[in-house]
Amino acid sequence: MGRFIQIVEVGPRDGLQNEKAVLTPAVRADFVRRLEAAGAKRIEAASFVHPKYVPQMAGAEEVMAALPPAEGHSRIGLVLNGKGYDRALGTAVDEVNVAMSATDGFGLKNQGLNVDQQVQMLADIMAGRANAEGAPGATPKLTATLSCVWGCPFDGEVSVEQISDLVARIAALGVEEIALADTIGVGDPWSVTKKVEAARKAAPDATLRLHFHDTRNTGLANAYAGVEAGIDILDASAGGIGGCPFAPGATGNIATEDLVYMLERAGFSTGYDLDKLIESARWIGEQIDKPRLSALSRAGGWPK
Ligand SMILES: CC(C)(COP(=O)([O-])OP(=O)([O-])OC[C@H]1O[C@@H](n2cnc3c(N)ncnc32)[C@H](O)[C@@H]1OP(=O)([O-])[O-])[C@@H](O)C(=O)NCCC(=O)NCCSC(=O)C[C@@](C)(O)CC(=O)[O-]
Repeated sequence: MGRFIQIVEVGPRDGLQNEKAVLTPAVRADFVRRLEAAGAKRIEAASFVHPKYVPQMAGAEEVMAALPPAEGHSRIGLVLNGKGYDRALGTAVDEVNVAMSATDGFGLKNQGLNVDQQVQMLADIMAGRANAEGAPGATPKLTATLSCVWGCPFDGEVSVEQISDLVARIAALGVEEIALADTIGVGDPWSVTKKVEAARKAAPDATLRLHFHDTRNTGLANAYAGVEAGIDILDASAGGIGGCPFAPGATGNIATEDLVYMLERAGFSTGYDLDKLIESARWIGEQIDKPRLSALSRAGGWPK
């Protein structure tokens, strides 16, 4: 078996948060179960944000209640502030993912916090976890995702130094896994290599994960560069759906099925069943009235 690349499925969260169609918690939980049947082991299942800002993610607690804990499966809740973190802890989430921004511009638009305020928010969460350590269920795994690593829709270019500095600050708070996100899909494979190397130097003990939006058709090439740079964990979204309502012009994530196809064809292993995954991607496309979104949903897998 080739090198294992873990794919964190973000379709039920990033995928659906920017869609016109607002799906019920029951349908979103069904999507999670279908993806798990296709091989997904880590899934961003819910987002504990304010339903006034993102109605597509309303009822995060109901999504989680419809997903009883399952051995070998990790359901992730996205949080953007302390209140979201507390809400997530009230459910059966296996992990929380704290969203942060590399820039003040996006941070303020997305969560009402500039970079320093976000670091303080994360520090408060980490301090609360340290106090709760040992209490059952009080400290699910915590990761952080840093948005706008390759550019910001409000502040423009983001330098390698900005990323090194922030990654070091996040890691110093004790976060063990940090995702670097290309929120608006402006990265290129060479800058992926540079920023991954810089982040690794800044936080040598942290695990790095990558999250690419495919707005300018560089998503899979960026994923390739990440894997070549030694990254073993990538986010992706079934059907390539996704985008952030607070990042103008951002489109979907790289499609999980396109990524699985590319990796498995090259000899890596991902743990997914490609046919079932394509089926799930086509299914979610029908739910949001956008059938056959990704290249693989249109072409099918390996010709039979
Ligand atoms: C972050 C907040 C909630 C701050 O929202 P806020 O309005 O600044 O919060 P506040 O602290 O001023 O509180 C105002 C009211 O909201 C309530 N409140 C406060 N927090 C919560 C909460 N968590 N859930 C439910 N209610 C909440 C709070 O209790 C209060 O209620 P009141 O006292 O007036 O009745 C808001 O700005 C928000 O919901 N933003 C949504 C942003 C979002 O979902 N963005 C997309 C996800 S991030 C992303 O897509 C990027 C990523 C991760 O994919 C990676 C990438 O590609 O870059």
